[in-house]
Amino acid sequence: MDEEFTPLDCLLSPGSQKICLVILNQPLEERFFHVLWSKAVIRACADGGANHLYRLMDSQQERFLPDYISGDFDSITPDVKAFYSEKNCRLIETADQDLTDFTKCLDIMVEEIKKRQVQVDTIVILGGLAGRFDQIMATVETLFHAQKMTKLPVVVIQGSSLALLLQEGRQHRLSVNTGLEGSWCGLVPVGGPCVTTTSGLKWNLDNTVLEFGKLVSTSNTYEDPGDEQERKPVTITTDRPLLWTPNTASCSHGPNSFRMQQFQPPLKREKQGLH
Ligand SMILES: Cc1ncc(C[n+]2csc(CCOP(=O)(O)OP(=O)(O)O)c2C)c(N)n1
Ligand SMILES: O=c1ccn([C@@H]2O[C@H](COP(=O)(O)O)[C@@H](O)[C@H]2O)c(=O)[nH]1
Repeated sequence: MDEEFTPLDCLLSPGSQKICLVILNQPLEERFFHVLWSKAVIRACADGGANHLYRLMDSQQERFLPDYISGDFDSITPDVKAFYSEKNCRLIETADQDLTDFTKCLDIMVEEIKKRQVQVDTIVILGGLAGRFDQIMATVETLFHAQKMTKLPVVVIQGSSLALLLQEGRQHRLSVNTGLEGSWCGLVPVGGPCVTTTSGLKWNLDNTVLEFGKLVSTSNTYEDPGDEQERKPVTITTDRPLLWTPNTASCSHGPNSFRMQQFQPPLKREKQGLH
């Protein structure tokens, strides 16, 4: 049995994983941003991702400078590009039009991790799971490239969705009791049929073939969906890469809920009298 991995640990403050962060060209939400940014040892934007970082930071852009911005630069606006260039952020032009800016940005990130010899547990991607459907599919395709680039897990997060491509040929043991997991999860055989065995789910699989047009495990849930802190790990064995997609709990408990306080940046917390 392989080591246990907690996909949502990256969203915990402090959590136990060391992460690197890539921001894609999708609306950035404050909800998870500050926890991820403050933990990340290397931070990058793929092209128009820089526009979203700039916009979210409002008047505090100087405090949130990415290590590099890469892409074909058809989306970053001239003023945003000029701002980060003046602040000495590296701008790396990757003109290749056969690979997405995400794939190229991830490739640079993997090289950067090696070059700096930093210890990293997870590469976290913000964006990529909403907006244009061709881009969503491209996000999933990048996860296949990622498996050739690095052994590190690449976790994509946007809104209440998360995507992690599980490698073939080993048993995965996923911890799902951070309290941030929502109720739902799915196993999607994105690259072709997957012979799959699971435990810890309501609808488990026993050497079952998952395949488009045959059976795909969506709207699945955990064995004991009620008690989120007590959930047993989910184990998954697959003979081909298989997409694990749990949803994250929404923050629908109001602005003063424990969860919302955890994710608010310090300034907002102070304004609200929260400590
Ligand atoms: C068969 C094929 N189809 C489509 C393309 C075009 N293409 C694939 S990846 C890519 C770059 C996309 O860049 P990205 O910045 O990630 O997305 P954008 O928002 O610019 O569409 C392009 C143009 C191609 N090179 N080959
Ligand atoms: O609708 C979209 C558009 C883009 N992305 C992701 O962001 C990067 C960078 O995009 P640019 O348009 O080049 O700025 C792109 O490679 C996609 O991964 C997206 O997810 N959805």
